Amino acid sequence: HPDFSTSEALPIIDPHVFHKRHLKRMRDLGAGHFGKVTLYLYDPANDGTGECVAVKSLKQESGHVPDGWIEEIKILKLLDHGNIVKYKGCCTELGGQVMQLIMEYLPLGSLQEYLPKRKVGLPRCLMFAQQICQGMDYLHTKRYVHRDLAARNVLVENDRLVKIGDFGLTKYIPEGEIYYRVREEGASPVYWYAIECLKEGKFSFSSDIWSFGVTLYEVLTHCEPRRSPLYKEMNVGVAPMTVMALIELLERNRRLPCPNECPHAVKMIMEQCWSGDPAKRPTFESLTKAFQDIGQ
Ligand SMILES: C=Cc1cc(F)c(CN2CC[C@](CC#N)(n3cc(C(N)=O)c(NC(=O)OC)n3)[C@H](F)C2)cc1O
Repeated sequence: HPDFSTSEALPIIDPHVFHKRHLKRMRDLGAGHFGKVTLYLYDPANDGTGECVAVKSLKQESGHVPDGWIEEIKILKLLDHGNIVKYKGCCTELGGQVMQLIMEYLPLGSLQEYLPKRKVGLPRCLMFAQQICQGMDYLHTKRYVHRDLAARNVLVENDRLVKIGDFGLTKYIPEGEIYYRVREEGASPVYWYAIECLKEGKFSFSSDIWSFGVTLYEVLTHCEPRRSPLYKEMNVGVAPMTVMALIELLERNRRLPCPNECPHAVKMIMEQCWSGDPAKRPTFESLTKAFQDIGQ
């Protein structure tokens, strides 16, 4: 047993506080509109035995910390679920002017990087889909709308476990309200947006369901351009479809085509997720059960 009789106080180490001087930058993992995510080695012993962490930092033009940023840190801090990336802490500097969000590092990266490289069969694709539903159902029970659910934001822990990895656009929906309304968006992921998001900027639990339908389509096509009109359309060099053209297609009930070897039950799920009427879309709770039944 440690000897507590000594007079000097033992250093109380708060595991959620990371000191900038021990963070050694390795490489960038991704970039968003407002900042980037970088891989760091947190190495307080300065001998390379530290742990890898993923650090999200904002472009600090104005020097003040935007409210939305504090909100994202608060959200990740309170979420605790097996299918959601773990919060590890935050790192402040310049007297709190700069705040960095520190998360666990999943070296296998997102489904968008993982799936094209590995032959993941249909049963495992459906298991990943169910895990995304479980994580999202948990998020919705906390009354958060994700607003950016896509394969690029789902991380792979191992070949049997995925986690929702980024909450950059997540918003709280107060009790009694249904929508989070936005006017102007930055570069929006329009192909993942429900029709009411494109037309009226109305985000809800139901619009996350639409985005899940597109994410499910990505998983079933292994995020491969040659297997997916979605990825062909998004290919670099091809100007993305205008919002008006996309609305036009969606209003004529055009949808992404059913991927090859997609079971009928899964095709039905995708069609329900893409219902023009948000009230007709399933919930993540019902989808979790549906995938359980399919997987039996
Ligand atoms: C400031 C806003 C902002 C900045 C951004 F860069 C992005 C985009 N970013 C999201 C985080 C990301 C994908 C996910 N999920 N990722 C996390 C890990 C991890 N925790 O290990 C990881 N691992 C990895 O790639 O291992 C090889 N990738 C990837 F960085 C893209 C979104 C944003 O809102």
